[in-house]
Amino acid sequence: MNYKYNFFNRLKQSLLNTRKKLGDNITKLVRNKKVDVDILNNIENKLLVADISTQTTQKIINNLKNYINLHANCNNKSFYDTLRDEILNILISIDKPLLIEERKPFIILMVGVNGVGKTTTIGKLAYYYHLKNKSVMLAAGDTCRVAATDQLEIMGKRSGCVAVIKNNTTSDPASVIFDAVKMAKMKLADLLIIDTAGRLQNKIYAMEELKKIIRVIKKIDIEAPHETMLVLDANIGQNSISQVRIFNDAIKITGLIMTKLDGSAKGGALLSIADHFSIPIRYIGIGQNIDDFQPFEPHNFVEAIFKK
Ligand SMILES: Nc1nc2c(ncn2[C@@H]2O[C@H](COP(=O)(O)OP(=O)(O)OP(=O)(O)O)[C@@H](O)[C@H]2O)c(=O)[nH]1
Repeated sequence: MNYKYNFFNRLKQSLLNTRKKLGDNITKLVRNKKVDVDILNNIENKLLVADISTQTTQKIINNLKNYINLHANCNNKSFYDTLRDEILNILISIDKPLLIEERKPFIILMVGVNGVGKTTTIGKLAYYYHLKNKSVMLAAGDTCRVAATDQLEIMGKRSGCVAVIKNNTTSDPASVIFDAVKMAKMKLADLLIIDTAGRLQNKIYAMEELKKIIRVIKKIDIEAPHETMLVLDANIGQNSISQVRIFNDAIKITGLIMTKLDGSAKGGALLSIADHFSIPIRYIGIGQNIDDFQPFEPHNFVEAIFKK
């Protein structure tokens, strides 16, 4: 079996709706229309309709305008390649894979609002590193939702984790997390992934709680968390920009995961996030199964959406 081929084909299949809304519309337009200033208005509309922010759309259009000015009579193919490269370059700027070997235990604090797929993603992430022979521990830091700990335990079992640290006698997440960090250090785990509650509706309180959690982690390891990872749901499209801003302003996000790209037609929002923030997009979620998860790879992403 050709692993690389399968990997890409799964990605392509998952991005089908984004491809239809963003890639195919633009490809059709650029292949069939004369390259002139007029085509730029059409491209601009297609980008905006595909949930790409005004700022990012404007940046792409301005660069294409410069290209047309410098290359009068350019053909459709070279113009299309330029457009594709513009998009690719935005994504390459945030292409920084996560290296967990740098610390032991490497501590990832997972944050995000309710329902984005945080717990499922923790399971996927744990399984991904389990397959790489890493010992992974989880911390049940979402003490708000009664079922959250149970859900995390199920995920822990499914993903081959060595332990899920919980404490049913306290509702203080910082206390559970403090114990988990101590335990992960003692057991020499390679990776500790910490779940947290996501209640953006109670924004100030939620952010203060996350700040407290970080302070408590730092009592044990001043450099931790080594990654503060925000999970985003592709279905909310451009609204994820405000989620990134709120979390990043409060606790400085160091990595992003976009889930539910399968089925969503709003995968183009990832481009806006890459353009607005220079925060690496580490992984993407492309389904409900534990292995529906891939490191984010700009070349594959663009190739899955835009025909060559
Ligand atoms: N299609 C699809 N569904 C996903 C993906 N990731 C998560 N889900 C689904 O999204 C739903 C919510 O996932 P959870 O992991 O419970 O979300 P959560 O963010 O932990 O929710 P809270 O614990 O309430 O904060 C579940 O039905 C998951 O199966 C994905 O990449 N694709």
